[in-house]
Amino acid sequence: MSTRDRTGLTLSGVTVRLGDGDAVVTALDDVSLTVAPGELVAVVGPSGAGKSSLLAVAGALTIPDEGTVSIDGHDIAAMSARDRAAYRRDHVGFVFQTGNLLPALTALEQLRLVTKLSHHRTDVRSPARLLADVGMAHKADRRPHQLSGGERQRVGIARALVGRPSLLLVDEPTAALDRARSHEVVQLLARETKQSAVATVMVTHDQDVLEHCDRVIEMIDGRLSAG
Ligand SMILES: Nc1ncnc2c1ncn2[C@@H]1O[C@H](COP(=O)(O)OP(=O)(O)OP(=O)(O)O)[C@@H](O)[C@H]1O
Repeated sequence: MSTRDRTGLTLSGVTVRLGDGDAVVTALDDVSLTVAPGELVAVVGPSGAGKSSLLAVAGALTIPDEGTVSIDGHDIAAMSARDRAAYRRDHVGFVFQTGNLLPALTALEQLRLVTKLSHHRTDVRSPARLLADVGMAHKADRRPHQLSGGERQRVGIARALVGRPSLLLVDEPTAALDRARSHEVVQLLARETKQSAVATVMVTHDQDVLEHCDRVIEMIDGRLSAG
């Protein structure tokens, strides 16, 4: 899909219940949210408010009990489990707290692995060029243990963008970083969000980095409010 045809992420009246029997918890309670292509939205809120559940449902890892989730107009609940997994692989990028890189692979190999897994596609980004875009070309041959926390995050962000995702979901990207590195990593996310026309949702506890985001929303008890 051309980036011009993207419409981003839409959650409409989404409710997610977890657990069973007497222990059912309403993790998301009638949540509606739109994130446009090129927009970086931060999600803040206390522990247990439903932030991880929001990422899981937005990224088609779970389907809602009520309401709809669509990515570029595709309703994820209407897909078979197999199609949903393929859709996730091709259209959603994930960035985790500490990069989640594979220890045995160099920075460049982490990105090349994605191109191998996406061999059915001709439109993926060049790993070497993308690594240069995130300022890591000079460390392409390093393995994760030879990189700093900030550098690992840069590689993790680049890896998430190889497949030109429509949606980028980011979980506490600065949890392991000092203040200066945190700003750099979120600035990079903001820049790539714009340049790649990706709809980005970032869960964070880090008040310092909110200035780089287009919008901040707060979750409390499974509900959203403007932060
Ligand atoms: N598998 C599960 N079964 C039952 N309840 C669950 C399950 N996973 C999470 N919950 C509950 O759902 C609610 C939302 O949890 P969630 O992990 O989405 O919150 P969070 O905002 O991401 O928290 P944190 O900031 O601590 O990561 C919480 O009350 C939590 O205890």
